[in-house]
Amino acid sequence: MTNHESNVVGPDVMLIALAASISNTPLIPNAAVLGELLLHHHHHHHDTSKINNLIDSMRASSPTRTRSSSLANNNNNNASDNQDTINSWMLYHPSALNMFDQIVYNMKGKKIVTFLDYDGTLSPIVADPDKAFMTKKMRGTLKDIARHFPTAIVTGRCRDKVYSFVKLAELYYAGSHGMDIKGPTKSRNPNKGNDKALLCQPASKFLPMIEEVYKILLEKTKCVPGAKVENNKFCLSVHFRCVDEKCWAALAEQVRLVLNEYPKLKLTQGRKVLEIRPTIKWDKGKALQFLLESLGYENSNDVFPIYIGDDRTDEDAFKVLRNRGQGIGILVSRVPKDTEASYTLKDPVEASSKIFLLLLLFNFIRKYFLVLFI
Ligand SMILES: O=P(O)(O)OC[C@H]1O[C@H](O[C@H]2O[C@H](CO)[C@@H](O)[C@H](O)[C@H]2O)[C@H](O)[C@@H](O)[C@@H]1O
Repeated sequence: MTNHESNVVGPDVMLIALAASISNTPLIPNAAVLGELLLHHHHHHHDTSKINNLIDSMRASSPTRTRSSSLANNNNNNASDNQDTINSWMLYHPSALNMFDQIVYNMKGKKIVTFLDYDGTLSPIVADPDKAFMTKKMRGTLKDIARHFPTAIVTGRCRDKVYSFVKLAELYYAGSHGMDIKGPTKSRNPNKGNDKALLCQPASKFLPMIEEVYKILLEKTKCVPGAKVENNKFCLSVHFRCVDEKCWAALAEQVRLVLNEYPKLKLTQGRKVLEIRPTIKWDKGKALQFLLESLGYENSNDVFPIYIGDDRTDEDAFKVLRNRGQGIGILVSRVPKDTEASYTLKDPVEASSKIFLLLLLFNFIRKYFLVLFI
């Protein structure tokens, strides 16, 4: 609890005690009623501080705001401070493209497995979540990659929805922030078996609750122009990209109030989106671990997982790779962010397709010039 919160709680507690001590006095409400009123007052304060924290976090997680405000400033000092910050961040998280030699060196002799987030990584961020299409070029590159390495899409989206964008049956899909994992429905390699039977849904008992909250949120957010609630099956997204900043507080309040009634659900945040999910200990990192185990790499030193993502939720996966001391995490971002990823890429689509091409080249060299690598 923060000092701020404890300041709020203190006086309320004292007043409740006072109410109890005067309960026998006529002409004033009894202690139970007074206590109830004060508790309501306390909850209201508590809610207000929770909502304020949420609004602050919605503002802070808006990189375009940071960029545009620093540009609007048009102040040379600020611009050079900004550049210094970017440079020192890049020192710790260099571009994956510039570090390609080192990455290839570390991959030497290992089995590559690729994990890719969808929005902001394979497709550019757009205003309408239903129109976040992937380019044909990206689909072609993904297809090539999947031919050579096991490849998984790990996303906050509903698994079926992301499949309708990617349309490649030879991939693994981990939807709902990894809470809905399914193996390929088409073999990557006709000579090998596949993981058709693979299915993992650790949050299935939350399905009715998520459905219920989805309906409530649809209703409650109607009054906020531009707000959009997306049903991602085992989790929900409340989008505020198209909501005027003046209405963010109203939206945050609606969402917070609904969630107060559902303590088994938690609220996290992505890019201009509030994400509601079950409080189970499962995330994109757990999904990555599960998939590596399913592929037989549980205790293997032979594997080199590559995870590319742009969002806060991808940090759980970057952390797993760091802890395993295996493979690499690549963050797609143009602005400095706190990250566990080792490398960065600036551009969602083009840069990632470049790194894929380099991977393919690496695979080609490994196949035909094996001597150089082993
Ligand atoms: O894990 P991800 O694949 O990155 O999914 C996270 C959220 O992605 C989608 O929202 C984001 O992309 C939208 C389309 O570009 C954009 O309009 C929105 O502002 C972004 O937050 C998806 O719609 C959400 O459900 C996911 O939670």
